[in-house]
Amino acid sequence: MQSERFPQPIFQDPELVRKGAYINGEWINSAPEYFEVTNPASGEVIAKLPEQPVSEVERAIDVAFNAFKTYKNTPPRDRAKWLRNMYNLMIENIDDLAKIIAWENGKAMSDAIGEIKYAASYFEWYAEEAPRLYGSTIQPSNPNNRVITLRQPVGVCGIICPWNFPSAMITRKAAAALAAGCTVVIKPDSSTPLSALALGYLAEKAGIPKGTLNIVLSHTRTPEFGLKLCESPKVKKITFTGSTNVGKILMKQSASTLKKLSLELGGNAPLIVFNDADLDQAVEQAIASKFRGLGQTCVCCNRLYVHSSIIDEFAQRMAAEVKKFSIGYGLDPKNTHGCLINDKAVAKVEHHKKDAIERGAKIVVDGGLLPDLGPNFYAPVILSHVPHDALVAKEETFGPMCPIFAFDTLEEVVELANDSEFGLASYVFSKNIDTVYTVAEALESGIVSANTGLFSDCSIPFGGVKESGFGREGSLYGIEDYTVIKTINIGCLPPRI
Ligand SMILES: NC(=O)c1ccc[n+]([C@@H]2O[C@H](COP(=O)([O-])OP(=O)(O)OC[C@H]3O[C@@H](n4cnc5c(N)ncnc54)[C@H](O)[C@@H]3O)[C@@H](O)[C@H]2O)c1
Ligand SMILES: O=CCCC(=O)O
Repeated sequence: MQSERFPQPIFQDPELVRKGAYINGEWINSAPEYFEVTNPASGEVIAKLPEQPVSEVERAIDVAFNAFKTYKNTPPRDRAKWLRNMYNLMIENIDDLAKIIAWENGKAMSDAIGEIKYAASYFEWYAEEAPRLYGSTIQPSNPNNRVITLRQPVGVCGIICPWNFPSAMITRKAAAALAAGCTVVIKPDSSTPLSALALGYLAEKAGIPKGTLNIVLSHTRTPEFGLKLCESPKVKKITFTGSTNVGKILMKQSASTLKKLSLELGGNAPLIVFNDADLDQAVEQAIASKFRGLGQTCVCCNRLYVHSSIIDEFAQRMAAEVKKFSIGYGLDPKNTHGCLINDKAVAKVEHHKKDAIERGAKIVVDGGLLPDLGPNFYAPVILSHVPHDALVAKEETFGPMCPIFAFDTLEEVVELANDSEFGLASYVFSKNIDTVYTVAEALESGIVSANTGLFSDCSIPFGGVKESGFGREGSLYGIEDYTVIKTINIGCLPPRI
């Protein structure tokens, strides 16, 4: 199960590596069939987990439904305590949890440690928000009536997550849901389920009541699991992070029960550099945005628009920076960047690279496959003067290709940036506040980041517009998505004295 080049991690607490689903506080390690989890760096099998039948999702939904009857009435201070315990436990086990991510996802340890801090911060944040769910009082037209509103937990939530942040995409949803008083059924990605299961193990230790947080497992039956979660009348909300295509399927499937939905979908983030930007800063931040997780984040800049007067210098400086990368096994802490998740991810980068070059893009750094390291290792590609009809202008690459397009005017670049069906994140670099503000207002995206390539934080509202989805995670707004407003009207009161 391990090789010398890709050694298995050594854990301080090996119990964190679970080998089963987690339903009603019990671990289900056996099933008629199993699926394999592989290390993307080596292709070696690192775990065999139960390929659960759909009946187990039904059971998990029933368990969460019953648990909701009592969990919804738990004092918010108790929920805050359990969430705070989760935060503390994640930080206590940060090295082990990060190793699990690097092992199953392939990202570098520095990124994995960053992810665990980020993932844990949602528990800390929502521990603080749990006691702060406020309603309102309203003056109705009828003077004999009084109206108050309550924010109540929506009910059982189905949580479906991708592989690129195997811990943080779960905690961003689960922490808010649990804080509001909802119970959850989590379906992690089958490439990276070990991080989710480690959270189940910590939830037990944190004292989160049985049946409140459940994790189901499947590789081949994922669409059936999704269908069951969407169609079950006992599930009141689906919260999904992943591609726009799958988001649309889940939305259609949820129509029969009119479920509340949060969809955090694909992006195609533009990053705009004006000629009055601080170039050192713009390069440093563009590198941080583009190559975080080797380009596999939904907010990585995918299209870089650089003013034509500085495009060549910018491209050369970007090239100098990527040459400093150390690409290799994620678990080796000396490496700054790991590998891509699988061969499909590699093929997509190759396809976008070939397409842009065939259409006339200039090669600045050729990059490409690194077969000596392993099948999914890929060195950064930098292309400049990319034509605006290249595929990458329309589609998310989700990998280490950095295409740089030239522009001349503010109006032109805003039009180019907005010419996309996606609208998750955008970036603007300029030292002129008028430019920054005008462009930030005009960009069609849920998040605009000015003069920095990294903005993710539990305190900010995270989410998109257009086909990047809807709903906001994190921040003061994130918990609202797991609640419904109830209006209580008290009528026929005697006249006021
Ligand atoms: N907006 C955000 O916050 C955000 C965050 C991370 C990733 N993403 C997006 O996710 C995509 C990359 O992730 P991916 O390739 O794994 O996306 P994906 O949509 O293929 O898969 C996401 C998850 O959905 C599951 N899934 C697939 N088909 C399903 C179905 N019919 N029913 C239920 N579940 C199903 C997958 O197994 C996976 O766990 C990119 O487009 C990226 O931009 C968005
Ligand atoms: O990949 C999407 C999530 C990235 C983030 O939360 O910063």
